[in-house]
Amino acid sequence: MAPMGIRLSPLGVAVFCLLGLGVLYHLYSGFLAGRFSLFGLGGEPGGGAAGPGAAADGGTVDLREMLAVSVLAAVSGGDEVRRVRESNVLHEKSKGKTREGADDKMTSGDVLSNRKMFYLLKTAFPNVQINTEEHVDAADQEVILWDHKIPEDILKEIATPQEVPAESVTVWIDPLDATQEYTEDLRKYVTTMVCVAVNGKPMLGVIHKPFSEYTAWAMVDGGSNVKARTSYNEKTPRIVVSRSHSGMVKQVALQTFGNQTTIIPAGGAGYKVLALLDVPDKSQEKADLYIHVTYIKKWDICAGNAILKALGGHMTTLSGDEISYTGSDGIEGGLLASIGMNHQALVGKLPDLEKTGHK
Ligand SMILES: Nc1ncnc2c1ncn2[C@@H]1O[C@H](COP(=O)(O)O)[C@@H](OP(=O)(O)O)[C@H]1O
Ligand SMILES: [Mg+2]
Repeated sequence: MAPMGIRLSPLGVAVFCLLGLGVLYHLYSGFLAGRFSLFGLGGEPGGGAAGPGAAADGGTVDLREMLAVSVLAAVSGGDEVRRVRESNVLHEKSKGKTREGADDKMTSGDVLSNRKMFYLLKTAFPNVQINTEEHVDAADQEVILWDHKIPEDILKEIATPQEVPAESVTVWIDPLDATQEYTEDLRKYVTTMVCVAVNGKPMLGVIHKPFSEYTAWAMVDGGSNVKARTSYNEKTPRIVVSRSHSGMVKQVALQTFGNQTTIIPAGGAGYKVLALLDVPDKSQEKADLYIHVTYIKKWDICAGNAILKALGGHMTTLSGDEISYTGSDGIEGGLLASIGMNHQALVGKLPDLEKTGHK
């Protein structure tokens, strides 16, 4: 018997409890669905090494299909980059400072390209880890479907599917390389890039130039649509270096290769890798080596590393160490990129930056 003479019927209590549970379920199911859909799109949205990674039971992915989608993503991102530049409304901002005190810039071109590239890849390959340079706004999701067509030039070079476990894959997206130069309207330096690493090793890379609509791609042990030049000057190389994050690179280059060496300052890590290759684009300068001495991020260099490796070249730290494209998003040891040369001999010539204070 309840107080004040009110009798509680067991049936009434059961109905009341069921109703309460129903209300709770309704409230929480929406919340949980939201959380799970976010996980499906690569976990925590946002720049940097985003998300909890691929599910352990994510099955396999075909690298040839990943290459097709990567090319599509780089071209679609590039369309955004071009559209924003041509509108002249860049909404330029600083994300902060680099370690050396330069502005780390971002524009609408970076953000819109990032969104296109991320969602194209994430929708096609929901189980792989994707790291993008810019923040992805989860409230502004976009489902961009891939039509499952592999372009003829890829099919011609890579005859069979190349399956790997989804959990072994890390994708790196640079939605706009050479943002500094983009803001200065130096269009030739600008690229969009996608890289796919397997167990940390760069396997396929795409570098796209949106303003000349040129795209280079390559897959290690697969094929490519670009090749090395026939010869390189190893003795007095033309060296392409950063124009806006140079550090002491000129001193290092001249000290190593002598005063006869030509230094070519240029924007963008993608542009500088293309400078080492046989690229038909008229706006592209040519160089024999690419050296960088300051800190740099993996989305800036992974695609170039994969392409050079696929063509028999090398990209390592200045001490000759291979770069692993998992985990942290930056590398400390500088960069040396070469093709058609004895890379280890070049490493041997370079000074130890820690000792000489050239870092
Ligand atoms: N010291 C540094 N710290 C952070 N990012 C750097 C850097 N040096 C180069 N980068 C980034 O690497 C890319 C190529 O640099 P550079 O043109 O100077 O050679 C640029 O990428 P984004 O334009 O994608 O930001 C640039 O911001
Ligand atoms: Mg960028």
